[in-house]
Amino acid sequence: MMLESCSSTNAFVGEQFRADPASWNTLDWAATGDQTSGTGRLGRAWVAPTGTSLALSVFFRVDEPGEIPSHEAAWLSVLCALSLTRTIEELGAASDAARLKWPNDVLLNGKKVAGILAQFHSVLNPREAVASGERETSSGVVVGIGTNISLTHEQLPVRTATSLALEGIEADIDRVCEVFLSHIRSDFEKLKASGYRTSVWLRGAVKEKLSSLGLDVCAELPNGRHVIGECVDLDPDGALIVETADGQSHRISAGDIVHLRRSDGAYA
Ligand SMILES: Nc1ncnc2c1ncn2[C@@H]1O[C@H](COP(=O)(O)OP(=O)(O)OP(=O)(O)O)[C@@H](O)[C@H]1O
Ligand SMILES: O=C(O)CCCC[C@@H]1SC[C@@H]2NC(=O)N[C@@H]21
Repeated sequence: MMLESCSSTNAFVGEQFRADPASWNTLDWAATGDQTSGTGRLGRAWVAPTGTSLALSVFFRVDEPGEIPSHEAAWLSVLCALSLTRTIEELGAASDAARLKWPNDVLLNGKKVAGILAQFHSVLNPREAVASGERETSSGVVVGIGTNISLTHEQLPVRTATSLALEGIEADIDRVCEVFLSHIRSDFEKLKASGYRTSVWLRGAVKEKLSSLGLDVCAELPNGRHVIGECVDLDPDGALIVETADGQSHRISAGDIVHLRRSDGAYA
């Protein structure tokens, strides 16, 4: 559903799911062009003036028959990022102008055009429902995507960000939403048809769009450590493999990363 205004579409969907878990199905969504208190990764704020960006949250049920298992759920934000790159291409970007910046951003011409935040929810079902055969808990993942649509340089919070308009792509909020939803529906369907085996096509499709593969990167970890080396692969669990100069391979999982940059400081 498209909302007039909302504090955070991720919080909205999460709250609605927690209040009535049975009423939320995979690929249900909420969006707005006026998000007043958006959140980003690691508790950062996500900001955009009214009417300049699309805040969209898509819901996925997990761990139920026919639904994605929770051990594969980390791929959902990558799947949405992939669908967004396809969306941006359909809206007119040159092929390969839109790239995935692991683990959760989409870059357009090397600048951040969208950020993605996935949140996991698990709720206990009412006792009466469990007595009549319902599962004890219902779980789901909310993937929130903030896409900068018409922000100007002055409106963008950082110089490393951009908007579709600044890159020459004219599309309104409803159109971006509609095109994205059609891509995520078909991309999710492919993942589902593969039995949620991400190795069948998703990992390969993501690797093709990944901005950091083959680059020298600097990964900042929560303990302040830095891993500096060449980004050589995306492993079957979706972690990045960085090879340091001493020939050692380091596995960096999405939950661990504070910043991932190129060794020269630019976006990787
Ligand atoms: N509309 C927006 N577009 C881009 N970034 C935004 C926007 N609103 C808030 N931000 C925030 O601005 C900051 C961008 O900073 P920066 O690019 O340094 O970090 P990042 O996107 O987390 O990338 P990295 O993890 O590589 O540092 C992030 O905290 C991001 O969440
Ligand atoms: O780059 C990041 O740190 C992730 C930003 C995620 C922002 C989106 S906008 C829609 C959804 N609602 C939120 O409050 N956050 C996400």
